[in-house]
Amino acid sequence: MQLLQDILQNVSAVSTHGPLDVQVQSIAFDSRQVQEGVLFVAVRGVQADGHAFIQKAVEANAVAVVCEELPKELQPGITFVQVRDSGEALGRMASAFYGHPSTKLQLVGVTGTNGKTTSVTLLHKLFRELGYHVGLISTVQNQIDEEIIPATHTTPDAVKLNELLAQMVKAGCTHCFMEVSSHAMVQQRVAGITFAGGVFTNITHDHLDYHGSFEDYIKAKKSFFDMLPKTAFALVNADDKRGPVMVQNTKASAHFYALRKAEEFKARIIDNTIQGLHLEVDGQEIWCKLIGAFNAYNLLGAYGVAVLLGEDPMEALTVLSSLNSAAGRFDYIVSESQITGIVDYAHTPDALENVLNTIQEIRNPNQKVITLVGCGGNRDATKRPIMADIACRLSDRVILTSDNPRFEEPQAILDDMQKGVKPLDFKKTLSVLDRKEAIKTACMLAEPDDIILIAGKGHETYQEIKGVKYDFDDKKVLREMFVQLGK
Ligand SMILES: CC(=O)N[C@H]1[C@@H](OP(=O)(O)OP(=O)(O)OC[C@H]2O[C@@H](n3ccc(=O)[nH]c3=O)[C@H](O)[C@@H]2O)O[C@H](CO)[C@@H](O)[C@@H]1O[C@H](C)C(=O)N[C@@H](C)C(=O)N[C@H](CCC(=O)O)C(=O)O
Ligand SMILES: Nc1ncnc2c1ncn2[C@@H]1O[C@H](COP(=O)(O)OP(=O)(O)OP(=O)(O)O)[C@@H](O)[C@H]1O
Ligand SMILES: N[C@H](CCC[C@H](N)C(=O)O)C(=O)O
Ligand SMILES: [Mg+2]
Repeated sequence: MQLLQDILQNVSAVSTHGPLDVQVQSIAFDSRQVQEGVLFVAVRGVQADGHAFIQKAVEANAVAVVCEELPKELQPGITFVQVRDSGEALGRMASAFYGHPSTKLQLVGVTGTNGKTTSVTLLHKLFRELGYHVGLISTVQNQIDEEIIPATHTTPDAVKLNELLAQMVKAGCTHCFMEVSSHAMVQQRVAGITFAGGVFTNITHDHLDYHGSFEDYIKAKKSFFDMLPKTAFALVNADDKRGPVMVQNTKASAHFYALRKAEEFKARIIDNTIQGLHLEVDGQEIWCKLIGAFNAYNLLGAYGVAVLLGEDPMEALTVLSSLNSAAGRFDYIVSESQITGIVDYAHTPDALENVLNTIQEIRNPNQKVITLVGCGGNRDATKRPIMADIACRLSDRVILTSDNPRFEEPQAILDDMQKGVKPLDFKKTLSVLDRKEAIKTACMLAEPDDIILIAGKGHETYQEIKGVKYDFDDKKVLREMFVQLGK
C-alpha cells in the first residue's frame, strides 16, 4: 500500500482533481482487475482505448484514475489525475509503487531482433556461476536464481516488471538480465526503469505489422538507448549496419563488439562444427558448446557485458565456454539411424537463414536437409513468403506447416508462404497443415544421417489456435515419431 502522492513523485501531471493523500492498494491498467482501493490507469491500446473503461473502474470502486483525457463528469470521492502520456506515467508509477527496484540492482537490458533470449540466458547462467544472485526476464521464462516464474511476454508489462524486480531485490539479487522487445519500448513498459547497461544484438525484418515500417521499428529499438542514463553502458554490435544509429543520441557510454571489425570486444571464428564453436576472443582461444556463427555474437556480447560490469575477463570466458544454449535454440536429438533433428526458435527470415547457413556449414555433402517451417498468425504477414523462399534455397526438402495460427485461417497463412516458393522449388516443397503430421512426414522422408530442422517454435509447448493453447512440443513429437517410425 502506498500514498497516491508518493506514487506520483516522478510523474508530471497536467491536472489533478481530488485528494492525493489517499492509499492505493495496487495499480491496474485493465478495468477487469479493478477492485476497491485500486488505482486505474487508462491506456490507449491496439484493440481498445482504456479511457472507455474508466466508468467500469469507477463502478468497481477504484480509488483513483490516471488518464490522458478526463471524463466529462468527475465522480466525487475518486481522485482523477490527468497526464500527457498514460503509458509513461504507468511505468513511472509502477516503479515508485514497488520502491524503484531497478535502482537496487544492476539491470542490463538486451534488445534486437534476434539473440535476446540467448544473450540474457547466457548472462544469467554466467553470473550465477560467478557466484551472484541473479534475476532473468525472458521469452522462455523469468527466474530468480533457479526459481522459475512463467513468462507471458518477452518483456512484461510495467506493473508485472516492477513487481518481479522487487521480488528479485528482496531475494538478494545483485544483477538482472532482461529482454527489451520493441513492443515494450512503444508501449513504454520500461518507462521509469533505471538500467545499468543496454545491449543491441541486431535488427532485421520482423514485426512490421505492429511498427508499420522498418524505420519505425529501428526508432523503437533506438528509443531504448535514448533512455539510458549517463551512468550506463550501451554495448552495440558494430557488424550490424544499424549499430551506430542506436547510440547516436544516447547519454550512456558507447562500447562496440564485432567479428568483422577491430572493436573494443573482438572475436574470430576458428571453427564452427556440430560440437560447438572454436573462437578467439580478445586474443584468447576458447571452445564453446553453442553452435552456429550467430552464437559467436551472443557469446561475445555476453562477454562484453561481464567485462563492462567489472568481471575478470578470463574468468568470464572460462565460464562462457562451459554453457549450453537456452531451451529450443539449436536444440538437437539424434535418432537410432543417426538422423539429426534440430528444434530451433527461428521465426524471422534472418534467424531462419542463419540457422540454415549453420546447418549447411556443419553438414557433410551426403546429408539431406529437410526443413519444416510455419509462420505465426496475427503477426507480420510480409515475412511469410520470404521465409518459405529461404527454406527452399537452403534445404533439399521443405515442409510448410502451421505455427500458432491464432485467429487466422491456417490455410491462408500457408498460401501466403507458398507465394514465396519459386517454380523450380515446387518439387521439393510440401504443405502439411497439421504440425504433427508435418513432423511425421519429415521423419518419413528422412534417411539415415539426414538432418531435419523444425523451425519457429523452439521452447514453446503449445500450439495457439483461436485463443486456445493446445499442448504441443516439437521436440517431444519428433522423439515420438522417430520411435514410432523405427527411425
Ligand atoms: C500488440 C500488443 O503488444 N498488445 C499488448 C497490449 O494490448 P493492446 O494494446 O491490444 O490492449 P487493448 O486490448 O487495445 O486494450 C487497451 C487498454 O484497455 C484496457 N482494457 C481493455 C478491455 C477492458 O475490458 N478493460 C480495459 O481496461 C487494457 O487492459 C489496455 O490497457 O497491451 C497488453 C497489456 O500490456 C499486452 O498484453 C498486449 O500483448 C499482446 C497479448 C501480445 O500478444 N503482445 C505481443 C505481440 C508482444 O508484446 N510481443 C513482444 C515480443 C515480440 C518479439 O520481439 O518477438 C513481447 O514483449 O512479448
Ligand atoms: N545473434 C543472433 N543473430 C541472428 N540470429 C540469431 C542470433 N541469436 C539467435 N538467433 C536465431 O534466432 C532465434 C531466436 O533466438 P532468441 O530466442 O535468442 O532471440 P530473441 O531475440 O529472444 O527472439 P524473440 O524476439 O522471439 O524474443 C534462434 O533460435 C536462432 O535461430
Ligand atoms: N515473440 C514472438 C514469438 C513468435 C514465435 C512464433 N512461434 C509465432 O508464434 O509467431 C511473437 O510473439 O511474435
Ligand atoms: Mg526472446
